[in-house]
Amino acid sequence: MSNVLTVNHLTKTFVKDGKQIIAVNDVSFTVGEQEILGIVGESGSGKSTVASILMGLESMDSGEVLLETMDISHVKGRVRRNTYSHIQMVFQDAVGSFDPRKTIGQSIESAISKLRDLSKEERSILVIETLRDVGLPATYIKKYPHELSGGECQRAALARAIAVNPKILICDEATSALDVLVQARIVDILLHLREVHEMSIIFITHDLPLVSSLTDRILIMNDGVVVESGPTKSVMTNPKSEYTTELLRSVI
Ligand SMILES: Nc1ncnc2c1ncn2[C@@H]1O[C@H](COP(=O)(O)OP(=O)(O)OP(=O)(O)O)[C@@H](O)[C@H]1O
Repeated sequence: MSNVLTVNHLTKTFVKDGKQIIAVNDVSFTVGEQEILGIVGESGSGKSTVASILMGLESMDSGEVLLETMDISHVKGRVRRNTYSHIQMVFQDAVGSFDPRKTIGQSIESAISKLRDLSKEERSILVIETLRDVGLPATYIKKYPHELSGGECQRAALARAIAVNPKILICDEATSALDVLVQARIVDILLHLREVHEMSIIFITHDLPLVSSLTDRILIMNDGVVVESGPTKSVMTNPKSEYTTELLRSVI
């Protein structure tokens, strides 16, 4: 399996109230084709900072990010924006990620028109297809974000992300605000999307039981450092680090 993403020795420091915080400390990992990687850790462990760097929303102090073989560590401007057709992200606050003045259909269409060279008709068809892929009926193109439930809105955000046909989808606490049944539905949708769109997924969460049902491999982070990584089953059943053992004990 070749790697879609390679992250080498990523480090990021912030200064907060005059104090230095090493949010991400020498983090390395890879994501293979159609692989689902879970990044797990408590609040403040550096998960979202890793995601922000991958999306180009934060700069890194040092390290390297390769998208397949392309080094995107320091690209900016138009070249960086072009990478959005390869890496997409969905956040916890799905409603807030939509423009409230646009319908769901308009928002998805606008994401497609920025990143794919398709005719208006092709875009319209794609909007309906992607909504169907996430289990929403075509009638939702006319709805506004506030008219959707939290779970439906997260599905619409997934539709918008996959409509640009990314190689990698980053889900940052994307299911954290949803109840358990809706979370399970989103997990099913992600597994379906991985197959249909041949995507790799980075699933960021503090919810250890949830990753076990979804991911192939996990990375456990604590205080900016990767304390353990490996196939999900072996990390869950035979953790090597004391921190992972504690984390597992806390959810039993
Ligand atoms: N823009 C920023 N300025 C200053 N400090 C920051 C900034 N962003 C993150 N941090 C700090 O970096 C550390 C890692 O934060 P990060 O948000 O990456 O953790 P996280 O694991 O994603 O947490 P959560 O699950 O709560 O989102 C924290 O101590 C946080 O306060």
